[in-house]
Amino acid sequence: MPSKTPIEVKRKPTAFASILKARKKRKLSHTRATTYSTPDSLPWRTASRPLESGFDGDDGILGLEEVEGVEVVYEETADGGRVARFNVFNEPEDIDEAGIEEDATSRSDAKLPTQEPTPEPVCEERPDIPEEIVELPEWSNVELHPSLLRFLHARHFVSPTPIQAAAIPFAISGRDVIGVAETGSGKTLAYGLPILHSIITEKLNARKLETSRRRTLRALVLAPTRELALQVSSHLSACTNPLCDESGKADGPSKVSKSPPLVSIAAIVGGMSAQKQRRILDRGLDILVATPGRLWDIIQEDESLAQEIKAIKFLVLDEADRMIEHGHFAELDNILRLTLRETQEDQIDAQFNDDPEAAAENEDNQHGARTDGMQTFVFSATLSKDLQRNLKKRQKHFKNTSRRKKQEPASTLDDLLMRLDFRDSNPEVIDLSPEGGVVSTLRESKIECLASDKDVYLYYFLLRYPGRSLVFLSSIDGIRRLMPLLETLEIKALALHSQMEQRARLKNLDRFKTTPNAVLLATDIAARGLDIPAVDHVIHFQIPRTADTYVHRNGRTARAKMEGVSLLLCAPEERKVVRALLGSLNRDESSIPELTLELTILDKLKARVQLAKKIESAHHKATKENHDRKWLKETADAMEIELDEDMFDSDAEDQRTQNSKRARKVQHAKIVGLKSELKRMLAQPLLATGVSARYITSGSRPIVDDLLAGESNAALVGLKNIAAGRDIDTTVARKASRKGAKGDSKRKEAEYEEWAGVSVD
Ligand SMILES: Nc1ncnc2c1ncn2[C@@H]1O[C@H](COP(=O)(O)OP(=O)(O)OP(=O)(O)O)[C@@H](O)[C@H]1O
Repeated sequence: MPSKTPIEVKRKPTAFASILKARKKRKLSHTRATTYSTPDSLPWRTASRPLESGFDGDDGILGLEEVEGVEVVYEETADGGRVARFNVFNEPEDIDEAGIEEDATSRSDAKLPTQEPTPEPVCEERPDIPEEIVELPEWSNVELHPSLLRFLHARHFVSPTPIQAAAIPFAISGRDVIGVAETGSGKTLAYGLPILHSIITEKLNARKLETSRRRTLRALVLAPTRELALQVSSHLSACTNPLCDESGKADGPSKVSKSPPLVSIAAIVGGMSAQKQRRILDRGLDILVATPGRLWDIIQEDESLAQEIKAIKFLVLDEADRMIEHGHFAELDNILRLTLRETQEDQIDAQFNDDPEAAAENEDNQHGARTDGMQTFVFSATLSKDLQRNLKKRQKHFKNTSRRKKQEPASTLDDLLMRLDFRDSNPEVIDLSPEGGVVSTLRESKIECLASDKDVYLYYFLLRYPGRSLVFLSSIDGIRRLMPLLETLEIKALALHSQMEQRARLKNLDRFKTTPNAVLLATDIAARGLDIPAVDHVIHFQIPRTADTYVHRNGRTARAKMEGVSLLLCAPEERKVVRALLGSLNRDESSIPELTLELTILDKLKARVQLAKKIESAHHKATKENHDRKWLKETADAMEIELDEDMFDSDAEDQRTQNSKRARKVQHAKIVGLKSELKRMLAQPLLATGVSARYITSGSRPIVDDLLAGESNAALVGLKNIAAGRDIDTTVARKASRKGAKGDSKRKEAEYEEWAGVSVD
């Protein structure tokens, strides 16, 4: 258990000070307090916080909690030690009587261990529920609660995106929806708005009847990665507080409502305190966004959560196709089993089991009708057509609950989704995915190069096209190699991969979002769903393993109709895979045009990269030797192993130490020399062909005009600062059919022989 004391708690100091003042005034005695022996048993409750995602400014904290009116008393123990006891003054009416203005956050819906939970606030008390109806004519076909319309208005979402326009009416009318639409097309709100609409409407209508004081879980959203789950949670939270932007920041001072949210949403993900997450769950939520692994861990120890999930009204699988990768399959399967229910439809099905024709007829009659309360939404940018067709015509045997429950665990995505307990006999399948998986505002490009040259081309691209660049690698080792290399070349890059601590992951993501021209080196944990504003470039440094990953990686740029560029660095040995993955998108290699390169500059960059690599390998060697030496010593000490005789011979030991010191000095001097050489090199301007180093007005490429107009590239003299998209010659790209691919691949085979590469041995 963490050694948490009230002093460490992030809370409003004024509230505590007020309570102390009130306590003094009323002379409350300690006998009116409840005593707790551990900090964890204190009545923690959610604090009004600027942020729920942990992306921004809160160091990755999932949610802030506070505790009020706590006095720490130290008691002497028999053995002369001290233990802390916590006295909690739990008589809010006393404080009210004392004339202290009640902090709205203190009227939390927290389930206090010693108190009956307090009722949820009614809407009249809430300043963030709009009274005026905003005008959003483009949304008029979609029935949404005014508070949600106000959010859309505040965010300037003047019209629904196509998937929202298509999916929301079905979802609001109670249908199950399978939504497939391009990356960055607003799928989160396509399922989020109907859920929020339903919860808000239900709460406001039923508030007088509401007797239960603890929130009941209404919706469960499952997402494949922690970052995505946190993002979805903060995106949905922002909808219920239109005065906040998505990062949770207020749009002006003191505009954030201090009252508890009408809809309480939280993310439960791995890598963060499970204890804290359990506390959040204990208090009760309306919407739970979770990754399957952590959620299943908690469910196993928490039967009441399992029961709550059995009774949810909405189940969402966001990026379902990714969730089965990375070993989450079993957990997902287990969680989904909790949502299987004996429905009226099942009962009717069971009656028709012996008569398939009658069963089919019954199904037709039930078109679109739900027979119990849960709606299921499955959304992704990539769900195969086959799967969509199968989902629509699920086989009969999947629909019988008793048999489903006995089934072996699912083994494929199709299998898993086929088991989903759509209550709707005919879920609405909406497929708006673009042909070939390419978003209209995305410009794809490629560079065919030797694997050993990829560093140089990446370096070239980053210098040539400043902007926010997300570089995808398939391996963490690749990131670990590339990070210091880029740093040596004075390009500051950030990393994101699964072996990093969650806090560091969120921090880097946040820095990437807020720093102009930032470079993020990421594995495919960043490929899905992440909505990072204004990513200009996606670079596939290592090729994606599947077509879906290619589509989702590309989807981190060109979102919400913004422009974006993707670059595929393809080595000869990777072409087969690229061909196959494009083939599965019904495209061929020639559909991705080549990026036009400034070859003269490339040669100069090659020299820099080589030198940086030398420095890195010298560094690596020195660090490794150091590490090995330390390790040997520490291990021997720890294991109480007696090392070789001459290890104890002090003369020999001295000699060895002298030698290795000398070797280290030599190595260090070498590194210093190489570094200063690189520094000189980096200081030299990189001139494009035709640029005169002496006279900016002469040469075959005078650069004065560009300089005056502020249009020249800062790193590459003589080149304009243009968007990468302008160097992609789309006229040579053909969206060729598979037929055309054959002739084209022959041509490419011939070209293959000519690839000289740029590497220098
Ligand atoms: N109606 C709208 N008008 C304008 N922007 C919108 C609208 N709805 C959502 N957005 C914005 O579009 C961006 C992309 O939305 P979202 O992350 O939901 O996309 P997605 O389809 O889920 O993408 P992916 O497939 O990559 O997960 C977000 O920044 C979101 O705020």
